[in-house]
Amino acid sequence: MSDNEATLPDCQLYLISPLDVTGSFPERLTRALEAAPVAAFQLRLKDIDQHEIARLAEPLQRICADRDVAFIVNDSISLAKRIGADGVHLGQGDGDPVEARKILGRGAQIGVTCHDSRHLAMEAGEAGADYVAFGAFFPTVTKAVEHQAAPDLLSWWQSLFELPCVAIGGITAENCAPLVRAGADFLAVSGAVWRDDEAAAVTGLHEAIANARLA
Ligand SMILES: Cc1ncc(COP(=O)(O)OP(=O)(O)O)c(N)n1
Ligand SMILES: Cc1ncsc1CCOP(=O)(O)O
Ligand SMILES: [Mg+2]
Repeated sequence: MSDNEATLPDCQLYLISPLDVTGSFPERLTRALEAAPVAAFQLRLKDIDQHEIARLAEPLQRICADRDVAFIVNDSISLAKRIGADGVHLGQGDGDPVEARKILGRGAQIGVTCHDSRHLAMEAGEAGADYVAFGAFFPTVTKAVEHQAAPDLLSWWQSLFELPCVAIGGITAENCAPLVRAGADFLAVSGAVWRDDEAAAVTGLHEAIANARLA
């Protein structure tokens, strides 16, 4: 193990779904999860009613459970509760982490979007979040973003707090090294995985993380 590797936290992959998970998506998810270790998968659908999301979630949740991958629902505490998800990801307008804890229980993974804000992250930590998410680190077409984060935010967080931090926004195998070296516990990735061959992308990200930790 190199000196860098010894001081850096483990850095794991957190996949975010595309907005369309119909058709062959379950097979694509299976390929992605079998290509290299993935810690978590977030179902991120927009403008679809809850019954339909619950229906779409079912096969994906099973694929994740069979592979010990945490299944996280985006935006909705009630949907996470309804389908028995492993957790929920809450943006600043999506609900209160304290309320989420009451409803989902102690074992649930609750994540909170903190943009580029140290204040929001400390507030999320105090509210009992299981991870804080910073971003966007790079340009992205997946979401219209108003906040840009820099790697020193991750190193600052890592130097002060035990709570895991997630980096998100335009992350690829080519650009992830500074985030890994700054101490991201998780890299949350969508476009770079689903825009082409998902298995090759997951393998590439996994290798890039390992190489960054060695450098
Ligand atoms: C891991 C992770 N981090 C940030 C986000 C963004 O959440 P939010 O700000 O609520 O935006 P939407 O994803 O809901 O458009 C996320 N989903 N996951
Ligand atoms: C949901 C979200 N929140 C901040 S950036 C982002 C998009 C992440 O997707 P990608 O990896 O395609 O940039
Ligand atoms: Mg949201």
